[in-house]
Amino acid sequence: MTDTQQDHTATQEGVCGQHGMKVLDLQVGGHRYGKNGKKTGMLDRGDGVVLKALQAPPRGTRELGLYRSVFSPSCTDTDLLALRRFLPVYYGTDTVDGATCLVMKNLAHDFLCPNILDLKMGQVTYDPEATPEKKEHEIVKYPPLKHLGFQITGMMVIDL
Ligand SMILES: Nc1ncnc2c1ncn2[C@@H]1O[C@H](COP(=O)(O)OP(=O)(O)OP(=O)(O)O)[C@@H](O)[C@H]1O
Ligand SMILES: O=P(O)(O)O[C@@H]1[C@H](O)[C@H](O)[C@@H](OP(=O)(O)O)[C@H](OP(=O)(O)O)[C@H]1O
Repeated sequence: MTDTQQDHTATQEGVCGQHGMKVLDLQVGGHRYGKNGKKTGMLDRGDGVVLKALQAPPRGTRELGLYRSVFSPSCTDTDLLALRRFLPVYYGTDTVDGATCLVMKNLAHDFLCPNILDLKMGQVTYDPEATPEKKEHEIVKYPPLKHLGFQITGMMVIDL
């Protein structure tokens, strides 16, 4: 996969022409593709691969930069190499409906009943350059974060 692939289309109903792209249904948190008309969030290619439509800069570009660095064949940074096994395998980028997407392994694909946790690590959940409104929005959402250092944003447990 390269960084310049053909343009696919997807809708919230799950249409994507010949590629069968759908909005990821097993998503427990984060940006939902198509919500409020926005093209950010997770798409399911249906073959064990998901696409994450990037957020606007700087957040999306920063995330893309991290995946590119960690999975670069020429990466020699020991910290990044150590991180590699904790991230979904990154295959490159693709374009869906004009939005740049990370292409990566669907971590739930090999499981019949996956239990999924979405956890934010750290004492703040906003960027240094976030607006005062964004900072306030995030702080009031879960004040104990400042002391706990983590926040559960969503989870799914299947009780068999
Ligand atoms: N590689 C993956 N395989 C399977 N599911 C995934 C994968 N990446 C993300 N998800 C699902 O999508 C959700 C959102 O992912 P993620 O937290 O990366 O998105 P986000 O929109 O950046 O969220 P936030 O803005 O809260 O950080 C996760 O909670 C998980 O359910
Ligand atoms: O769960 P909610 O209440 O919908 O709140 C959203 C959630 O906290 C997302 O994680 C966050 O994205 P980031 O983690 O990328 O900041 C998003 O910020 P945004 O609206 O600024 O994108 C919030 O709106």
